[in-house]
Amino acid sequence: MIRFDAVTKRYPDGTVAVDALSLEAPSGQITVFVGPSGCGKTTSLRMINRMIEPTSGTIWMDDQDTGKVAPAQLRRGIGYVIQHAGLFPHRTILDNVLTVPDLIGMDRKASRARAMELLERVGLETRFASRYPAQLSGGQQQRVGVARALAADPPVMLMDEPFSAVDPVVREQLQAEFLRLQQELGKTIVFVTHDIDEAIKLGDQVAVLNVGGVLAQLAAPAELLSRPAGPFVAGFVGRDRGYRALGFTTDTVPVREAVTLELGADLGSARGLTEDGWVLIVDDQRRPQGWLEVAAHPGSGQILPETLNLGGTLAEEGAALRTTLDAALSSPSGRGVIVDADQRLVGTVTVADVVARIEARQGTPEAV
Ligand SMILES: Nc1ncnc2c1ncn2[C@@H]1O[C@H](COP(=O)(O)OP(=O)(O)OP(=O)(O)O)[C@@H](O)[C@H]1O
Repeated sequence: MIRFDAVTKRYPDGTVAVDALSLEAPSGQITVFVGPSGCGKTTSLRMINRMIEPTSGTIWMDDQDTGKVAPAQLRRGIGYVIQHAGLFPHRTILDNVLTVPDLIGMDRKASRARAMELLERVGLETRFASRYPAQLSGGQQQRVGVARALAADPPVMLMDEPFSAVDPVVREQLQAEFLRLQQELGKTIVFVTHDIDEAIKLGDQVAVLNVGGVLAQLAAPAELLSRPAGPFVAGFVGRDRGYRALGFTTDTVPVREAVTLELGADLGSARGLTEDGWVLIVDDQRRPQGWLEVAAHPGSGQILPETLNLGGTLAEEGAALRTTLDAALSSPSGRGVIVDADQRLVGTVTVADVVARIEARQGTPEAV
C-alpha cells in the first residue's frame, strides 16, 4: 500500500505542483493518476521514489515513512517505467533488462535466466536479447522498459505515460498485455496518463487531478463515469459516459432460444421457419456462422458461408452490458447472438431485452 498524507510540492519558483494530496494506492492494484497537462501527475509519481522530495506531508509505503528510507534502498523495491522506455542505447536489450539486478549485485546467472523469461512474458522473442534498442520498434522498446522495471521483482511499479509514444493499435496491444501480466503478478502499480480512456481501461481506481495539484476525485472507473464529483470531472471524463459505464456492468440478460440451421442445409428448409425471415446459421459444433435472410435467397441450393450476412458482433454470456447491447444493435436480424466460452450458441437477445435489464438496474447501488 502506498499512502499520500497531505503531500504538497512547491517548486522553488513558487509553483504549487501538488496541493495537500491525500490518497491511498492499495496493494496489488492499479491506481491511475489522470488529469490535464501540468496538474502534477509526474511530480506526484516521482515523490513516491524520492526523485522529487515533497515540501510537506508524508508518503507511506506500508508502514514505512518513505522520507526516512535512503532513496537507493527505497528504489530497490520500486520499478519505474517511462515514456519512450528510456533504454540505454549502447547496451543490448538483455543488458538493459539486467540494469537493476546488476546494480544491486544479484547473481548474474540467475538474473539472466529471469531476464530471458521476462522478455517472453512481456511478449518479446528472446532473439531480441542481443539487439540494441535502436533495432527495435517503439512498441517493442516499451515492452523492454516494462521487463526492465520488473527484473528485480519489485512489489511496486511506477509507470509514467508508458504507452503514450506508440501508435493506437500497438498501444491497445500493450495495454491488454499489461493487464494480463498484472493479473499474474499482482503488483502495486501507480500509473500516470493524460488519457482518460486509458485510465478507465487500466485503473482499479482512478485519481483525477486538476491543475494546481488538487485531487478532484478518487473512484473506481464505473463510479467516475456514473457519478463524477463535479463539473471538472464530468467535463474531463467526456461524452458517452452512460454508455461507457455499461462496459463495467456485467449482468445476465435473459436469453431466448434461437431457431437455427446448420451450414450446408437446404435453403428450402429455411422458408417459413421464422416470423421475421432471419435464420441463424451454425456449424456442426453449434458455433454461429452468420444470419440467413431467407427472402434474399429465393432460389434453391445449399446454405453456404457466402450466403450469410456476417453483420453483428457476438457477446459471451455474462459479458458487460455494453457488449451485449452492441451485439443486439449491430445484428442484421435485430437479435444479438450470445455464445459460451467455447463460442457455442447459447441464444439471442433483443435490444429491448438488454434495455429492460439496464432499466432494472437503475437505482441499484452500482447503477449505471
Ligand atoms: N522543476 C520545476 N520547477 C518549477 N516548476 C515545475 C518543475 N517541474 C514541474 N513544474 C511545474 O509543476 C506543475 C506540475 O508538473 P508535472 O510535470 O507534475 O505535471 P503533469 O501533470 O505530469 O504534466 P504533463 O501531463 O504535461 O506531463 C506544472 O505547472 C509544471 O510546470
